[in-house]
Amino acid sequence: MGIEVVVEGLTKSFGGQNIWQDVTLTLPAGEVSVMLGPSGTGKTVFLKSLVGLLRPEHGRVLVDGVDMVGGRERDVYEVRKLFGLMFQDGALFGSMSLFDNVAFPLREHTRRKESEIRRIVMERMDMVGLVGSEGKLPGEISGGMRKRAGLARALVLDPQIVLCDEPDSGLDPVRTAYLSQLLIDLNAQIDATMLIVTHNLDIAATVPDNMGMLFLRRLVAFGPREVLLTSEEPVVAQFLGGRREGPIGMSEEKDAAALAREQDRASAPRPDGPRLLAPQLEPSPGLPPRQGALRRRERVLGLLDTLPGAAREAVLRGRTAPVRAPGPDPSPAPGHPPAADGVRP
Ligand SMILES: Nc1ncnc2c1ncn2[C@@H]1O[C@H](COP(=O)(O)OP(=O)(O)OP(=O)(O)O)[C@@H](O)[C@H]1O
Repeated sequence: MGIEVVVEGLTKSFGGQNIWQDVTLTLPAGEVSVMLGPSGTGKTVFLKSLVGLLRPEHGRVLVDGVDMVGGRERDVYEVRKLFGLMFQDGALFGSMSLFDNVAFPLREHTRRKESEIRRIVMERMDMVGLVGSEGKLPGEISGGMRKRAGLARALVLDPQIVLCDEPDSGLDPVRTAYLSQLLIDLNAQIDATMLIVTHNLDIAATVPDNMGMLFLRRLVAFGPREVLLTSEEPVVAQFLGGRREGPIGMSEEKDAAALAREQDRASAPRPDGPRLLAPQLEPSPGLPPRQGALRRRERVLGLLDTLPGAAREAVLRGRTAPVRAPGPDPSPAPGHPPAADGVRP
């Protein structure tokens, strides 16, 4: 089972530039979380801080009893092996075959025999649907295949925590829909704690158990998906609605005059009406139920009294109207509609 990641009061700056401050959240064990935020708000910096590749100046990141910020280098190095990292471009070595790319962490960090390495690599290639392409070079395959190869490589060391940085960047909507399903399927199979950084609203609406958002140097929100998806917080609602109206401007924050002009127009009816929750994806047929989703159900029911009214209703309703924002159907499994809450009965 994945392990939880506890972030407490994290603050990171580069020189005089503060990226974010006092970020506190917990990634629950084995659950899938998404971090949203406009470009440049420090999402990648956050991922790198979790794994100890960047060291924030304040706060702690506790993983398996080790503080990835202030812990001893040796301990941080050991705990880093619990992580699987998938970077935006797949970060593959261009001169190596997909097989060698995926095998790389095993050859680098373990003393396994080649026969064993082959078995593990082919298993992971199978999980991401790349069997048959293992001899190809990264330059010979599509962007979507490179992403999946990057994901296979992130999985070879049996990670308990998987961090994915914009796994959808550069993918068309159909490939993104397949990727969403793949992320849920992987979670069902390996029960790892997952954090996905994305701008993609379909992924945000259908994949995670929990969502967070960074904006203007702070964590605006983090919690169960129902909380953010029903949030009236202007920044969250604007971002999830994909609208120009709201506090987020082209270069991060709108000036006061622009906001005031918008508020004058605010009496006009909103084009998108009330927001309803899209159903969360469930694992493809034949896969086990997600243990993280089962644990989450208990956890969120325990939190019910602390949730805002709309989120509480959404949790209790469980099955909300299957209304989605315009876009492709994210479920690639024909004839197999997803459960509303991602949890099998
Ligand atoms: N090593 C570094 N040294 C100095 N500044 C950095 C470094 N890494 C990131 N930054 C700065 O931190 C800020 C946040 O960058 P980051 O890549 O985390 O944003 P992001 O939210 O992931 O953006 P996007 O959604 O566009 O990928 C940027 O202003 C960037 O220039």
